Amino acid sequence: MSSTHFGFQTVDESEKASRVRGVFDSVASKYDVMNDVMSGGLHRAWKAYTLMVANLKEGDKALDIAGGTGDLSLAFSKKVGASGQVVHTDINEAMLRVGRDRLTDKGVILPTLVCDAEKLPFPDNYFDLVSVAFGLRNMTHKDAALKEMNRVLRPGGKLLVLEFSKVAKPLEKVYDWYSFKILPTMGKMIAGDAESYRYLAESIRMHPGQKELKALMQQCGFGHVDYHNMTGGVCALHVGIKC
Ligand SMILES: C[S@@+](CC[C@H](N)C(=O)[O-])C[C@H]1O[C@@H](n2cnc3c(N)ncnc32)[C@H](O)[C@@H]1O
Repeated sequence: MSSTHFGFQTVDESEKASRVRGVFDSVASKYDVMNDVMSGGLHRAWKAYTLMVANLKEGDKALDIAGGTGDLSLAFSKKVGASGQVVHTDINEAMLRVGRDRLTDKGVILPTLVCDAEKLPFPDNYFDLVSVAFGLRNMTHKDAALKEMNRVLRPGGKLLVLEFSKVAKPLEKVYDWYSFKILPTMGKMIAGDAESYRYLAESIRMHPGQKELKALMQQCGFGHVDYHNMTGGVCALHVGIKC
């Protein structure tokens, strides 16, 4: 049996998805408020930049993978208009339900689908844009998921991977202190769950850095890959074009 990592722990591959599900079942109802508090609202700027790079037009078809509470789906839907299509997906029902309710409250109704990024239920060459924001890190087989994202994109289509990444050297100490001391405390106070936010900090350290992720995307079939660091590398946006 193969093993993988769940944060700093080594677990059997078959266990990881259910451990990740436990994290997002636990934090779903407080996910949005925690995002604002722990990033000081910065996640909104990272997503706004992602939307700008997406450069969606009326009539485009976009797939939001690991879409969770729906920030990107909502923003995409405003760009593609009534003639376009945005599909809001996630493996976790609790996260999707919060997202779907939020979007409905804003008068936006999208196809919302529970699905695993490693086995996408969509045809080949279909979407103009695929996004995955803060989701890839949690996937057991990142290569399988990236290959699926490549498959469902049309030739010339764009994959956007927004993810925590490797911070610049001068920020490392303060970032570690914030991640391992402050984040779990905030998680405990606001979401009643320190462990899930400890997992967040650990999973970020285990995720490939900017250059490694770029190489992985190239191995998974993306012809042109580039990345843009944000906030000193706390976060990076990788852009992959399907040949
Ligand atoms: C940190 S949340 C990100 C939510 C949203 N994209 C955002 O940026 O706010 C990560 C999401 O990845 C989802 N996820 C984890 N593994 C997945 C998989 N294999 N396929 C699809 N979604 C997955 C989780 O259920 C969770 O909702």
